[in-house]
Amino acid sequence: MESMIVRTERLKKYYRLGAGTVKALDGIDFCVKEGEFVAVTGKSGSGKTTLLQMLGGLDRPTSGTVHVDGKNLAEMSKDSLTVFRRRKVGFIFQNYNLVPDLTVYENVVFPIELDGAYIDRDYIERILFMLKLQKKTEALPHMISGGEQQRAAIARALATKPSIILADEPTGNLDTVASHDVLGLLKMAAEEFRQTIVLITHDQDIAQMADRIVRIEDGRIVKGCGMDAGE
Ligand SMILES: Nc1ncnc2c1ncn2[C@@H]1O[C@H](COP(=O)(O)OP(=O)(O)OP(=O)(O)O)[C@@H](O)[C@H]1O
Repeated sequence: MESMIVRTERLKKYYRLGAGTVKALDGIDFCVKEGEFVAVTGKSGSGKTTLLQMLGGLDRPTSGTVHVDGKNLAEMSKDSLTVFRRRKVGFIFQNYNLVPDLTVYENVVFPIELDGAYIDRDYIERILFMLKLQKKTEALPHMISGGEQQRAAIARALATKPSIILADEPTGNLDTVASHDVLGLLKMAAEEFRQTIVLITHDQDIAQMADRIVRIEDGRIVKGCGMDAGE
């Protein structure tokens, strides 16, 4: 169990909706080994985004535990969770979320500056080169393609050297060729820097690029995982 960077036990997240309850996660035992690339698939509303939010400390569970990189997120204060997210987790979303007035380079180093940390320029340049963005560093987001914007968002997610990358439908706005390109580069960068990836996708072709596929239905894992994962 020691090499598990992510581990949830009996994780539940219930939302109150009117008089009823939505069981978004209903007892999830999920684990990811360090350096592993796991794809989470499932129908709309099955609980994928909720799971990612729990892993990234963006929301708290109703019950159960979430351990990431040796830390029990449930025991962390709000402030510690903020620092944890900034330093340990790289988020990538479908809509890129780049700051429109900042150049690609400024967007990429933004989380490091937010943290008041040292900018390792060699490392940033390597990431930009790997993601084929070295000629676009001075461009504003609206001047570059969707695929390039997503690659910039990936570079930004990698910039703080996080232990884990959490990606929610990162290729949802891209065509098939661009999706494979972006995912291939993300995979290569993560392997190079030994980062773990948990990626949500509807796309079975994209899921096939992962080391392991986990399927969620109605807040429960129905395929591909358990506490014996990866053994
Ligand atoms: N804040 C909330 N309040 C009430 N219900 C919620 C809330 N957030 C999510 N849900 C519900 O929880 C369930 C799981 O939602 P979630 O967003 O995790 O699904 P998903 O698998 O990511 O879906 P999609 O593929 O459409 O993004 C859904 O029924 C959703 O409507």
